[in-house]
Amino acid sequence: MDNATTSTVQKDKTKAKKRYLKAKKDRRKKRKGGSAHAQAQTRTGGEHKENEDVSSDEEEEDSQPDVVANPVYANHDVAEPAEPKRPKKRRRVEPEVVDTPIDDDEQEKPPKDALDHETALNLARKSPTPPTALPSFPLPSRPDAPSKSTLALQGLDKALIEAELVDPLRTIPLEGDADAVSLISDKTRRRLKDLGISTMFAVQTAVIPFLLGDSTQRSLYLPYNPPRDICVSAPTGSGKTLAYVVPMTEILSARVVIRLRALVVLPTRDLVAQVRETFEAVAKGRGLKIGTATGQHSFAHEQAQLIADKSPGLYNLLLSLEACLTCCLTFRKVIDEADRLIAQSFQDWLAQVLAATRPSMASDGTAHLVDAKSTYTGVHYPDALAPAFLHQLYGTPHIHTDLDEKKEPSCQKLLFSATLTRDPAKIASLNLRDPKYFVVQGQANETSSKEEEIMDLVMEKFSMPTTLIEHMIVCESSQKPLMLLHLLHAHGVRNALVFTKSAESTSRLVRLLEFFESIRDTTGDKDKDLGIVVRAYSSDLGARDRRTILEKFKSQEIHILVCSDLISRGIDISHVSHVVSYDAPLDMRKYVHRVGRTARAGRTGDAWTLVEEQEARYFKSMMKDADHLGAVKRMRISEKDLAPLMPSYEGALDKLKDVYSRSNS
Ligand SMILES: Nc1ncnc2c1ncn2[C@@H]1O[C@H](COP(=O)(O)OP(=O)(O)OP(=O)(O)O)[C@@H](O)[C@H]1O
Repeated sequence: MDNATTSTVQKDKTKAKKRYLKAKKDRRKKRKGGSAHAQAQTRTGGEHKENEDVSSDEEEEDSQPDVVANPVYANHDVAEPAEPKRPKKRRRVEPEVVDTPIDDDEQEKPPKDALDHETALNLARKSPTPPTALPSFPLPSRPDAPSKSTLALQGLDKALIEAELVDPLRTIPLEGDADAVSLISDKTRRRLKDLGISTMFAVQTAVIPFLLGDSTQRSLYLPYNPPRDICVSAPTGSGKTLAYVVPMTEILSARVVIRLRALVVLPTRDLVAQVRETFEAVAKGRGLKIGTATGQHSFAHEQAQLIADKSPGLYNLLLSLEACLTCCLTFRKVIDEADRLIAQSFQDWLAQVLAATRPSMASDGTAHLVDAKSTYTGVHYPDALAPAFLHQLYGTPHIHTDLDEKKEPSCQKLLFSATLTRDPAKIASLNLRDPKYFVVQGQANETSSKEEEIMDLVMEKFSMPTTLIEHMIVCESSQKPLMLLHLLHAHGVRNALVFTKSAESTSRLVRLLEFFESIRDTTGDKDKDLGIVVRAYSSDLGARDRRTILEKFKSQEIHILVCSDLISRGIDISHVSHVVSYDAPLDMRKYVHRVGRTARAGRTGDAWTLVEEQEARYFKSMMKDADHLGAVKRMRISEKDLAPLMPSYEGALDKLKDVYSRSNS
């Protein structure tokens, strides 16, 4: 830019600036003329403040000559950069002005505060006195954080939260008049007494009155008010079997017509036999017919045995169910060892059984109903709109309503387990109706709340029999047989179950123990109570052999039963004093059921777990997760303890090697 151009621009700038300042001064004069008086009335110092602002405006404008000198602004005679300052000034003078939005063309309008003097005065009088200070906000307060258990309980099934907790030490004498026993008929009470039962155990005191208590629970023929289902969690050996056998016997023996009225589903054949025995003992002389279906005979044979009355539901049931079951006489269904059975998807048995207990629905949404001639017809479900009135209408053709339907009983489900599943999906698969939970659980400590107890169940911290003493022995893998021999001999054990991880290791261990015993016999170093009789009990054996062996063990002809987990659930042999986990269980449920074969019905019992060194960390963490590590004490066995057994043991090992090398060659 040359000098001449520069001076012309500067001149223009100066002119524009002058014009702008003059226009601004005029505006200010006008404003002052209209509002000065009102300002003087409302507050002092406003004028001074305003002056300050103005001067600051001016300073600002001076400090921005480029903007002010911009020809665009100069042509419009408007000082745009100064505009945003206006609301600030007005807020202090007139609240009404402050609230007014500023238009783009405000410069053309007469300013609001340029009202005549009288109006301004009136406005000032009406204006509320401005507050001296803004009201202070309440300080933010933080509510107490919810407790850990409250958080953990969130989202849980309501039925679980409302569970009834039962003290495991509660017992009620059979002769008393408490609800738990007064609802049981004299006949059944006499029978129980004959069986040596004089008190009701904790789980029985809770479940029996619930099932026998009111007519709703007893009757399944109340389609609009069916009984509630129940889920029972109680420790091993706490008497869950009688908790359902007694009420079922009471309810079913009142029925005159014999037909399949209840179904008990169990996971193994041995358990089917055991539960059948309990039913037969309790229901003796009551006319109850008890059938079993264990898949041992042909389907037709088992079907013929079970059914006199051929209802469609039964066909479905037998067709589908190859898992073992005990069927006794309408659909009151008991699932014992519920968690295992639910987890087992064998032949989709659960869906099949559930379907068999409901009227079947055709794919078009019609229900197959039975008409008077016992033929099956696909009829649309009536809408059930006051059907009683339809029949009273004179001359109306017959309309099929739900009054014409065959009255189907509802199905009540009773679930029992020492390790009841908390898996919501699995529980949901059972279609439970308004389930009532009973939890028999030892209190962790006296101060533990109901929430904490429920949490224990939810977190699978299963309750153990209070009479159980637990130990673990950490050792090298190769030393396990020797450790077992030491335990058996040093403690004079005669009634024990020894659990291994497979049928194969069961038979190998039995061989070794047998060789050991025979060598001890011949070397003459046996002490007088020796002569341990050991047998294997695993899936390698046929059903008949297993039954014989079990009988011999019960009669103590066999001292030690080396077994796979086949026998770990439900089997009730009262004299089992020791349970040895020769191979440590890999999950807590398995541990609970194994050790639960001893310390039953209030008796004492010992559980020993041999833990290989490399497994020790896992085993301990499993116990810790179940909040049970403190209950399992460590037992140490020294080399010195083992030394006397060594000669016989080495001889037994040699014999075993011989046998296996011969069978492999
Ligand atoms: N009220 C009672 N009085 C005396 N003994 C009882 C009583 N109730 C049950 N028993 C006995 O207690 C033992 C254990 O009962 P049961 O087999 O029903 O236990 P459980 O809770 O089903 O155990 P598990 O979970 O291991 O199957 C059985 O021998 C049974 O006869």
